[in-house]
Amino acid sequence: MSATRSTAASRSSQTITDVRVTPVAFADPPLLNTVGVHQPYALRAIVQVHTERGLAGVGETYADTAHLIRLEAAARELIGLDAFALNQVRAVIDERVSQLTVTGGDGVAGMITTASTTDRVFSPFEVACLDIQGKAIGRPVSDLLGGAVRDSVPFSAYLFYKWAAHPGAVEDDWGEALDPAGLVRQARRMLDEYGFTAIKLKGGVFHPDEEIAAIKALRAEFPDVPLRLDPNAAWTVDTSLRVAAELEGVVEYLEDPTPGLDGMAEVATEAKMPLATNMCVVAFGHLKPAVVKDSVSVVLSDHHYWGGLQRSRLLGGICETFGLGLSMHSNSHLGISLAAMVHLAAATPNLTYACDTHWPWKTEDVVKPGALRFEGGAVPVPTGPGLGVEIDDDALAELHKQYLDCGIRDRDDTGYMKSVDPTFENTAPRW
Ligand SMILES: O=C([O-])[C@@H](O)[C@@H](O)[C@H](O)[C@@H](O)C(=O)[O-]
Ligand SMILES: [Mg+2]
Repeated sequence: MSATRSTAASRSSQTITDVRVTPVAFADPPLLNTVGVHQPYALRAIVQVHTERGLAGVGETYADTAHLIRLEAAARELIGLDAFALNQVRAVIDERVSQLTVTGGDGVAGMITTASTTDRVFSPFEVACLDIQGKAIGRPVSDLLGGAVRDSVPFSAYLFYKWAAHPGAVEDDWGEALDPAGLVRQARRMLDEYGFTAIKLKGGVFHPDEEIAAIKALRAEFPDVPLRLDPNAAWTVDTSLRVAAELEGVVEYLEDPTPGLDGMAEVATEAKMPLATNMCVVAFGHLKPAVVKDSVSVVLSDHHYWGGLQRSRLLGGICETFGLGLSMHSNSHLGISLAAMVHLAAATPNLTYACDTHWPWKTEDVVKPGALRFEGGAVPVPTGPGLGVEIDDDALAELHKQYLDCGIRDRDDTGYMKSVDPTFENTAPRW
């Protein structure tokens, strides 16, 4: 290890001198999904990497307890490495992570549980190092990924069934959405404010007939907007086939209707629309069986668990090779993640679907405003050096304090739902 580190130092490139991991909590509305409901705060970890030449790079990831332990352990190993030596950074993290016995901490409420731990831990450090590389050579991160093939990246309006307020709190300004009319209202506001040109509904919350009715109501209200429905594997194969028949010609894809590669393959044989996933293909090892079984035709990438931006481009190449479509997944996130998603999507030629984002649901951030904006449902790709976003130190300190004060240490949509409705059971498939 010491020999490797001195090699990096002797090239006098961007030697890492300090790495900070800061957990933050930001207000999140009561969004419903099949495993429960979002807690009043969503957790993220902000990674800041500094180099001896005075450059700083940022990354963002989940902040569940076990993940934080891994991030802290990885952070200590990076001192002395070169921010350009990403293969080495990943190898060091891989080795360190394999020594840890901590389990859990995937930050996705149990919905994506088998992604590679090394890839999840490496991701925010890779993004921060790419930010540094871009600043060092005066080029945007998209240029480090092969160059932007589009000037702006389209996103979809991400609709959720939701309560009017968290229990005991005042109604938030989105209000209640528990039926088709509520979702149409929500969609109308999102399209008006952001200009989105595609709509995704997070399903798996109510009986499938209610969600079919919601999609049909959206189709009637927005006849030309591509629609997607994602119940997070809440349905059996038979139910999925029934929904697929009802929504033939209505949705551009059906996302994770049922659990597992085999179940998805069964649905895929009869469903007329493409099946997409961010649940049964979440690591490189899942790609071969998915292709062999013909389980899905669209993979949702997500640099937070596919090992950063460069490995997500590798995923894009594999999808292209095997004729799979490529879309992009999201969890509750802040501006650093959005910037990373935009650079990645800009530099991924075959990412042809509008990406997911939870952006409209958040009211707080750690980055200075202005760098990222939506125009016609798309985010113009930052053209300055690095990611193009800057940390607001006061906001970071404030959201860190909120983390310390809020008491939430792990995302637990099911536990929170049970605290409101003790009869709630997180069963999959439910219908
Ligand atoms: O934020 C949520 O509740 C979503 O359900 C999220 O956790 C999922 O990971 C995701 O958006 C998905 O597409 O499955
Ligand atoms: Mg999904």
